[in-house]
Amino acid sequence: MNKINQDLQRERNNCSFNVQELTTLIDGGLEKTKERKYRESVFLSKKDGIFDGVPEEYLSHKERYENNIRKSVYLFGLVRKMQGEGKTSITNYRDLIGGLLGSSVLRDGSSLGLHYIMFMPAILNQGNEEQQAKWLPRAWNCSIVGSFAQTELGHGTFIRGLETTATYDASTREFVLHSPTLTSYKWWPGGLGHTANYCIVVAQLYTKGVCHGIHSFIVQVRDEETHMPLPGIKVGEIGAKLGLNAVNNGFLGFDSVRIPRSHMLMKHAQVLEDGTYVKSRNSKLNYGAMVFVRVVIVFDMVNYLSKAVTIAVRFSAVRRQSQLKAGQPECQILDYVTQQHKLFIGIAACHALRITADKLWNTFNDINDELVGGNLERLPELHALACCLKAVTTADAAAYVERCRLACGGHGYMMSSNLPLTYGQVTAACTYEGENTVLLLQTARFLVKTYQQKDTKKLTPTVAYLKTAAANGFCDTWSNTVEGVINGFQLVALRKISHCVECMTKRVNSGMSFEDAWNMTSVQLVAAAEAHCRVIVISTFFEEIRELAKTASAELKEILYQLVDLYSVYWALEKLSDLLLYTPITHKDVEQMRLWYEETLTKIRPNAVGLVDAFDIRDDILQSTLGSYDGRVYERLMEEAMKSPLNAEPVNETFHKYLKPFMQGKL
Ligand SMILES: CCCCCCCCCCCCCC(=O)SCCNC(=O)CCNC(=O)[C@H](O)C(C)(C)COP(=O)(O)OP(=O)(O)OC[C@H]1O[C@@H](n2cnc3c(N)ncnc32)[C@H](O)[C@@H]1OP(=O)(O)O
Ligand SMILES: Cc1cc2nc3c(=O)[nH]c(=O)nc-3n(C[C@H](O)[C@H](O)[C@H](O)COP(=O)(O)OP(=O)(O)OC[C@H]3O[C@@H](n4cnc5c(N)ncnc54)[C@H](O)[C@@H]3O)c2cc1C
Repeated sequence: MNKINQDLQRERNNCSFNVQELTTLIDGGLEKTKERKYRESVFLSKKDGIFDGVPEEYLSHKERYENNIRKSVYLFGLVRKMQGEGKTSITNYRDLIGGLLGSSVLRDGSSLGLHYIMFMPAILNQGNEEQQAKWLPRAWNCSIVGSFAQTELGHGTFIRGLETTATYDASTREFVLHSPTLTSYKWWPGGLGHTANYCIVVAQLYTKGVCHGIHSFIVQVRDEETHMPLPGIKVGEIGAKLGLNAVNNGFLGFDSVRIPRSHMLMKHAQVLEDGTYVKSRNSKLNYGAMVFVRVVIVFDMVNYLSKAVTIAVRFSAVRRQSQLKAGQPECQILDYVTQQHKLFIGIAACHALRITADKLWNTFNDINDELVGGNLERLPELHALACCLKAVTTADAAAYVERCRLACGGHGYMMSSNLPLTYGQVTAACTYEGENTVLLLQTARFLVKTYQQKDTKKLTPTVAYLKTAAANGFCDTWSNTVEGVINGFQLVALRKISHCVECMTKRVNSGMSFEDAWNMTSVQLVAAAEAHCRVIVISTFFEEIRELAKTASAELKEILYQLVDLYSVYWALEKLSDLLLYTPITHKDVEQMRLWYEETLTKIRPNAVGLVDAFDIRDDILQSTLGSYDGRVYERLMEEAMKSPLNAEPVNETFHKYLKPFMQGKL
């Protein structure tokens, strides 16, 4: 074990609470901590298998893919072994695939990820029993590898506009898949380029000359033995991207490719042998896999963010720069309140978002059970909730990760800090699985409908506040407390929604179509959906911490409440203009709120390192020169620099070839 940096050690000595107690709370109990550590030890035991001598960033695009396949096969081989031993519950599985592998070990993603995250969930969600029995065992043990091909060159968001066709031919009992235009080529599916041999294809279903909208089909794209593309299939990789460069996102076109009738996923809608179409109970049931992934993404973002704040906080404790007071030694940059402002919200957000994600996960499972039983009543609520939480979590995580990077100054710009790659992973999530603005507009649609029905219908739990906040006397004086902030945000969300409805009504009454009125009002609608989401996150965080605090030690309880305070007051200050517009907050309240914020930062400061230590992220998962447990920042930066292939020789050949002749005026 390396010697621990003295500043870091002092921070740890001064921490006021038991770090292990918080780790256990984060994991959800001692048993869970043990399970996590067991998973990590299994996956990280054979280091030679997954860590590189030369850092991945020095490899070519092709080498990077090949290296990732090598590592993925090793890691997913371990997953398969665990499945065999029955050591993977659905939650374990989520933490394993998304958390440990997705956001931790495989820093640049994996081209096998989609197989687990979308291919199998889509079959589970949309395949009937027979289809599940046929495909899932092969998929589980990876004897086939799948992708999820929905997005096309021309359409990602508007899936009703997809152009790929699947036309039923009753004479052969087959579907004919075809890409009629360039824009109908599938574009983006993870692992589709050179890894997957099967994929779920989303296409417009035609039978008996009628289009029935988009449906999902299992399509073999490559030969199982030779891996060559099958006849009529044009498949390849889409090229280099901002991040996730190992994911092997692909393109795919069909030239009248025939697949058996049984390859249409038929849990919800069916095509009978004679071509008769049997409708689903609700066409949106086909979108179930997307809802599942949106929920998983929220957890994933918390993992990325926990890594980023761990790196930036430890670095800020080690880094000394400038003097706070003349004549004194240079101070730890963590002592600057501006630095605390950059970083502590990220720590608080990890807790707030993880707790909200847990709740969303439970809601997803409850509502899914109801769906299986034929009750579709809460599907719109689940969709609205998953949309806004996915959008707000990914956007916040991307902003906080970038703040962490900036908070590390120049060193944060180094690939070896792992902050650039982390940002690349997180910002992608703002777009994939539903572009964030579009998702917030989906939530807004639900909120507007709910608002219009609030006096005639019983409201579901997540929107019940739209009624209570509308009552006379609600929040008629401001209170600088967490409850006060929650009430304030409820009022903001309610008033924003009601204002949107008023604006749209006026516009429609003055002759505008509803669609144009919606579009004209959409900036406000997005803001209303975000405000609703803030209500959900802050109130869930507060309520759950109140519960958790009941069994926590006094020291931990104190720090948990500080985090809730910080999260609430930070967001209240961020959204001050809304509060000033829609609540009775006064100038004086705002001044006091600023003091409250600054005092909370000061209270958290001595425990900052303890708080990130409690995330308990191993060095070999952090993979950062700046964030390791021992704080050997400068030594590691130098050690990593020495791994640059350019440093393998003292003089590069280009000196003699180009530079010298150029310097001597000969070129
Ligand atoms: C090791 C590796 C680990 C990897 C870790 C993880 C990495 C993850 C990797 C991930 C890689 C990324 C992988 C990928 O990226 S896969 C591709 C993902 N693509 C998308 O997410 C596309 C986004 N677009 C859509 O979802 C839909 O088209 C939207 C929603 C925009 C509109 O749709 P549409 O135009 O059809 O509908 P409408 O607007 O007419 O609305 C009609 C009604 O339907 C309701 N409605 C709509 N949707 C749903 C729903 N879902 N459940 C229940 N209800 C729903 C809606 O509220 C409305 O209700 P009402 O108002 O009429 O009552
Ligand atoms: C890293 C990555 C991995 C991906 N993996 C997969 C995969 O495995 N499988 C797959 O099928 N797809 C995948 N995708 C595709 C992804 O799901 C789409 O990119 C995403 O749904 C957004 O669609 P789009 O690209 O068409 O954006 P667009 O919809 O064209 O968005 C462009 C702009 O238009 C705006 N806009 C569009 N529609 C509206 C509207 N109705 N109202 C207001 N504004 C609107 C958006 O807000 C945005 O600002 C992946 C994408 C990325 C980046």
